[in-house]
Amino acid sequence: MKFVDEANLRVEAGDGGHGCVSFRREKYVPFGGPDGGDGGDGGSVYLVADHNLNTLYDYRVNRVYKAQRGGNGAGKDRTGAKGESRYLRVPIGTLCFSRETDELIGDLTENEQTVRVAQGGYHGMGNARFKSSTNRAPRKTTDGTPGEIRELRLELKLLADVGLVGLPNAGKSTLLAAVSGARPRIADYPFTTLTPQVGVVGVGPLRSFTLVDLPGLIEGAAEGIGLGHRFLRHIQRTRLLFHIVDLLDAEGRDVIEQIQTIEAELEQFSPELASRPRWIVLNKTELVDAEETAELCERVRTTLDWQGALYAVSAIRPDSLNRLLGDAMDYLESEAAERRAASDAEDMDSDDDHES
Ligand SMILES: Nc1nc2c(ncn2[C@@H]2O[C@H](COP(=O)(O)OP(=O)(O)OP(=O)(O)O)[C@@H](O)[C@H]2O)c(=O)[nH]1
Repeated sequence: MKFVDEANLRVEAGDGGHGCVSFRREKYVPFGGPDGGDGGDGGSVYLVADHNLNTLYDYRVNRVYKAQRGGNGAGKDRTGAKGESRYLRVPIGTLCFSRETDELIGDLTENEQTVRVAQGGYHGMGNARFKSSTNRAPRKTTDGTPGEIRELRLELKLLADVGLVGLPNAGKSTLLAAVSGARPRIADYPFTTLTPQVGVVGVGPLRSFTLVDLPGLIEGAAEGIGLGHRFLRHIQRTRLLFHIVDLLDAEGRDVIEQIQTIEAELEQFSPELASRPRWIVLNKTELVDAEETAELCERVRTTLDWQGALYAVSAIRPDSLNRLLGDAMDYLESEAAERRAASDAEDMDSDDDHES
């Protein structure tokens, strides 16, 4: 199905059902009391995150989603039926905004997380409710309130632990396919990846992380040239980037020049993204001898003053990827532990504030 990462839609919750005017009619009881029942509540509209989805395509096709109205009350104290709510399933990583105010209504980051986006109307009351010692035959009822109607914008920002960036043809799809169950299209011409792909990388028993591959970035991508810029948002929520570099670029670009191109694109798109932890991964090492690879690594370190992590791999030789993946897993686990410790410390600080 087509990858769609933005959609506008309208959601309409159901109105509440009205209260009913009715009086008891029984044989031999001339003045039966009021027995008009309440209406039912209107159904609400919810978004539900679903890990089996990866596109907002459906919301481009269908743009209006309504929940059911509550039933009206009836005689003999019968309450109207509740309107059925509507549950709209969206991929994990979907953000929901109001189109009227731009307010963020929900950020669905976990499977089955549910956010109400339009509240159903409240039921009206039947005349049986208004009986009192002074008025034994009230004709008063109330109407149900209208269901909420909202114009929404959905934006999908895929959630993955690690993002792959690099020039077209660097070998990102090959790497993703080699380490995960994802089956991206691979070919030796640029831009075979047209949409982001997410794969799960298993590192030993019970340890795994997710990896997202974007279409290749080219110079000017951050300004809207080529395809890459449209997809940069999908690495905004990753925790670590692998910058994949082709050792033997088909266009004859030097490794340093290739790295600088991507670094400049990231910086221009978002300084925040450019400051994200980033590991340089030189790919296709089996095409050159070990000495040449070592020399290239040295040049990256000295020419670019690169202090960060640097790997040399061959995406078509899975064994060569083990160290990279193991290190990434360790990094993600310790970063998560640090984050937990920091947020625990913050919680304790705020508890102290309460006590003082
Ligand atoms: N020899 C060799 N070829 C590789 C290696 N990794 C990828 N390739 C080849 O390089 C070409 C491009 O690989 P892809 O994985 O499609 O590159 P990509 O970075 O995903 O490219 P885009 O989809 O354009 O972003 C393909 O012909 C791959 O077979 C490698 O480690 N060694």
